[in-house]
Amino acid sequence: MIELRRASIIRNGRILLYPVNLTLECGVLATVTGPNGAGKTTLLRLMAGLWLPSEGEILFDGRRPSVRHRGQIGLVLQESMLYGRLTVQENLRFFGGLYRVRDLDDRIRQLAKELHFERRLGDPVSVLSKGYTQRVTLARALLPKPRLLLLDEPFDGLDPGVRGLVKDVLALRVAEGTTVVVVTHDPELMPNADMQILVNRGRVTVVSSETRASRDRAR
Ligand SMILES: Nc1ncnc2c1ncn2[C@@H]1O[C@H](COP(=O)(O)OP(=O)(O)OP(=O)(O)O)[C@@H](O)[C@H]1O
Repeated sequence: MIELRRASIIRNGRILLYPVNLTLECGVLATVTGPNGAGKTTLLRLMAGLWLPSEGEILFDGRRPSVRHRGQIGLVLQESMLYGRLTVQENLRFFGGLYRVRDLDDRIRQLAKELHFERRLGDPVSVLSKGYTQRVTLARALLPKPRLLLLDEPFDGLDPGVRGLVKDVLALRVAEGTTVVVVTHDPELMPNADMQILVNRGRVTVVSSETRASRDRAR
């Protein structure tokens, strides 16, 4: 689904990410861990196509990323990228419109129900707690039904109940074939991950990998 071939990121002469080879198939759940400043968010930006590789290349379905891929990649960074003055519904309509999501209002209602924020659709985003803002941000990324979902610390600041809800939502997407990559300080939160990606001082190591098929066999 996504393949990094000796892809690196260099900024102002500094190597933020050393050349990395990495392949993620459809329906894979991967965690990304490492100390602060290691390059985890940089790796997400690279996978999202936000930053082009300085060297090497990145391929989606065997092709260079293009505008066509935008709706296929959902990205949740630590900043929400929502408009504080607009209501939750207005925000989701705006982003859904950008991706030409079909039956947009139905889709918004569906996601609001799934992520338990139906009652907050009419509230401005600026009055939402962190937990609600995180869920709306996740809904924004899920609107176009992305095939690759990239999340930077999606459990940060969530109480255990909401954390469980978000985990369930992600598990469902993986089961449906979405490739999900989660940056987290606490990989224990995702014990079912197929792959653990460790980043340290810009160097990426895949510390464990298991195909879904072999996991299914073990059940
Ligand atoms: N736009 C940028 N230009 C130049 N350097 C950057 C830029 N963004 C981040 N960096 C640097 O790249 C390195 C990796 O940053 P990154 O945000 O990827 O780390 P991280 O592992 O996600 O950290 P954290 O756990 O604190 O979020 C850091 O040294 C950071 O200062």
